[in-house]
Amino acid sequence: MEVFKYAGVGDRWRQVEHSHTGDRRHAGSWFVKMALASPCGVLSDEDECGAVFESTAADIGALLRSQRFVSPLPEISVITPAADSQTPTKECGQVLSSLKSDVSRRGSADDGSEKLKVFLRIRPLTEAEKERGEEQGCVNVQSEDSLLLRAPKDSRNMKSAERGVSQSLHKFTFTKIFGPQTPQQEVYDHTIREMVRDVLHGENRLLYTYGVTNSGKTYTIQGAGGEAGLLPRALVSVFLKLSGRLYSAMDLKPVLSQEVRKLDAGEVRAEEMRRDALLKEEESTGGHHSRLRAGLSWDSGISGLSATSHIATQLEDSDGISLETNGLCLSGGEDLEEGVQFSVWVSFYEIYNEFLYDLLDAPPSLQSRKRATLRLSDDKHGNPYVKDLTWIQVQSAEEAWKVLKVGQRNQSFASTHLNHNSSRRLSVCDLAGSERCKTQPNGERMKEANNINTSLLTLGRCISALRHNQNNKSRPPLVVPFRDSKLTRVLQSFFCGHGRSCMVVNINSCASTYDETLQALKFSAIATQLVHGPCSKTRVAYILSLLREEPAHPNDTTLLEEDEEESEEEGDITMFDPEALLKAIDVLKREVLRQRQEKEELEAQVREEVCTEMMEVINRMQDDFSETLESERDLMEKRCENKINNLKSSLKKYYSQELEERDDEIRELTAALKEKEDGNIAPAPVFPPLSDVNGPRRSRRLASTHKRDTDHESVELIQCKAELEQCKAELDLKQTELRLKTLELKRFQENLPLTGITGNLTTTAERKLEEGQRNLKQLRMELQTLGIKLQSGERACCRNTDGEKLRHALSSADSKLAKQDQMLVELHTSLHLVKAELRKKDEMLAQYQRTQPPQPPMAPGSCKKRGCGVAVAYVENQPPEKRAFFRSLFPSRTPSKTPSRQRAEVTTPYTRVLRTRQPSPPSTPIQLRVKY
Ligand SMILES: Nc1ncnc2c1ncn2[C@@H]1O[C@H](COP(=O)(O)OP(=O)(O)OP(=O)(O)O)[C@@H](O)[C@H]1O
Repeated sequence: MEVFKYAGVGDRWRQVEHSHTGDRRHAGSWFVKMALASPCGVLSDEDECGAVFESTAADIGALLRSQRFVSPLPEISVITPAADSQTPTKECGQVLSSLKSDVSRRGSADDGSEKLKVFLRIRPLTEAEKERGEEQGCVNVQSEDSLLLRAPKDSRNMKSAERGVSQSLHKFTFTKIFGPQTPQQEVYDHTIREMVRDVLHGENRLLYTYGVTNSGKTYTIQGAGGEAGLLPRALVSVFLKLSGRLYSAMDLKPVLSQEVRKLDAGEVRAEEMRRDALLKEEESTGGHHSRLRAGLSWDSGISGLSATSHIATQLEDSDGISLETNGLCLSGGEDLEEGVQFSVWVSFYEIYNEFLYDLLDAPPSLQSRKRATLRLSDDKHGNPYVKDLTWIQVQSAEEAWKVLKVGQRNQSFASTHLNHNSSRRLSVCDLAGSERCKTQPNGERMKEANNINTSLLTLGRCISALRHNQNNKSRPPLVVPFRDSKLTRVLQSFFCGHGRSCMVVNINSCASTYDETLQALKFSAIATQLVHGPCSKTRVAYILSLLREEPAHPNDTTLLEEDEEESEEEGDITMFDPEALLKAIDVLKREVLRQRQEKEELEAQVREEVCTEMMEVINRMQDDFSETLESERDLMEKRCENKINNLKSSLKKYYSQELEERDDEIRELTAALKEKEDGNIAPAPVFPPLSDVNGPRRSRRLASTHKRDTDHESVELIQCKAELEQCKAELDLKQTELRLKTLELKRFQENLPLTGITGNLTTTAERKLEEGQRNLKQLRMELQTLGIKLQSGERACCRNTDGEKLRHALSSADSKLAKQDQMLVELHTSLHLVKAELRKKDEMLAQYQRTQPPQPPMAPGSCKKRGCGVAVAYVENQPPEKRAFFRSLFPSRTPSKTPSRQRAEVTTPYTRVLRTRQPSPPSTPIQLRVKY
């Protein structure tokens, strides 16, 4: 049996208060645990199956949710707006009736799991509280399991309800509600009585109280004013039940979480000394107040006497707790396992500011030595236990109570472990009241209050997480934050299938603490939704179940038959002979293999499912990605097209504007130039007025800039014009010269036969051609120079002169020159051919002259005729275009000349050529400023 007190601020505060009034009482959190041990010292089959008191309440939250009332926390305890605003009573009645039916329906699940029991106890108001006007009807019991809270007018809840943030009416449903006048015995009967029985049958049970400070938690657990609470009643009940079954030796001690160790003689002696010292201490200090009064008989466990139906045992202590044992007799020990004895050990510890203190190992002087703290450890199964905790074996309820009193005197509260061979446990936890931090007078109290609230909050979070995991089994489970506080770690095993728990919610009906009470009830409403997990089977029970499930192995038949009589809970491993155990081992091995195979298959299946799902996800992602890519591409294309179009239109606009401007400029400049030329005066150029907003921008700009250079540019323009004229004249001259030369060449060709001396003629013609070529070359160079000058002149004139026209003229002159050049080359080639022909003819002539007798000299006419014939023949031998070429070379002016004159000229062709080679007029350097 284990009892601990979760110390709170309220305890200390009330201790001070009570010391003034002389009514010193304790409040806080108690945790009682029981363990049973068999005398053989071997673990029984139930050593892993603890006994826990669990609180269970009606599932109001789930019910409200099922009726689609609101969500999260409010849905648990807050009445819906509709119910609140319209006809509260009627609505509430409907809610209640549905809640009731649901509660009764859901009290125990089909799968054997049981809902957490949550009881509510309302303490009566004191006279002082009534005088203060605390009774405002805010707590209304509507039936034995439903409660209606009405927010008093000064409460925060009412204020927020007035703002429309929350509701002012709240309805809760519990497993059972104990009103202010409910006696302790009735509370005991409905709460812990069954639990004590379960503990003695090998279960773990936990009972804990929860509520605001000064709500009656300690009163419920411990009792006061002669009314024994649940704990002393449970103690008496246990010992009544175990009468005649107590194991008097002290050599079996609880260790770790649920184990039992056999002590040697020395250790037993030490344990005895410790217990004697504690009991002596209790007797020397307050023991005279704590006495046991037995009417007929009281089975202390030592005498081995059984309790009878006439027991009238009374336990009184300094708090005036008086315990009538009449209603505590469970039913005798017949239903307990035959031949099993029980050893009861108690321990008592306190959790204070997140530290654990052993209250049965108090320092000699509380003032002189700091109390040692205890550590929480886990056993190999992961169950937490308080390491190095003091355990005291007790043989009676009186001894147990004395031990608890010693612990209480060690300032706070404690826990008592009753150890049995099988380590079944009953735990009673008296939690500290939830505190309002702002009411705490100093820093130390504030720290305590914070720690208490943190622990209770963690408890709430654990319960919430457990509820979530139970309600959402398909989803990944939430981590239950048991390790976030010492309190929840201690309680952990009771929430994890190693037992059951029961919660008693204590409230008072004071209006001043209404808001805190509401919070406590909301918290309890979460707890009501918890379902106990199936109890974990004991090792032996598990083995037995396996053996029963093995019909395929005939060898196990004997074992199965043997076990048929035994229940799982009652199975004891020592009952089997070695042969049966070996068989069991074989069965277990097969079971291990089977489970391993099952798990492997499951893993493979899970992997396959995961792979399929992943592939689906990947495919979906791929499709999505392709779609996105496609749309992105379209978008980009559209954007690019738009950009290009924009660019095009802006370029078009820009260049058209630019062209317009230039045209305007040219027009303006031309007009200005013309004006200058006409007037030969240099007035200011006529630009459009600056004020003319319709005029081109560039013109306005130019007007402003050109105004400054007007005179200078006028001079330049005149010069430029003169130079251009000169260039034109020069070009004409050159062209004339070229024409003359061409003509001379023609004449020369025509006169060739007349010379009679072909060798000299060709040589002369060749020389003349070369000379003509040189002249043309020089002419071209001069023209090029002229063009360059013209270009620079145009540039200098800022494109405002007739440079364009000049350039065109020059380029056409260039092309003409190039054509003439080409013609000369062709002429040169023709001359070479003529020369070759003439040489041939000369040779033939010479040969003919050698063979023929000498003839009289030929008349000039005949000579001319022959020469003409040669010339014609030559022309006829040329390709058709060449004939055209020659026609162009010999212009039609020649026929106008008389043959005699031609002849006269032709007779001196060389001199004519020389005459035409007049030195070309020196090309004076021209300063042109042409701007392109
Ligand atoms: N059902 C009841 N009948 C009569 N008196 C009661 C009852 N419940 C509580 N009281 C009295 O109310 C006072 C406060 O109760 P108690 O000390 O148990 O509160 P608590 O919840 O334990 O406070 P804390 O959280 O501070 O420990 C005590 O004087 C107690 O005797």
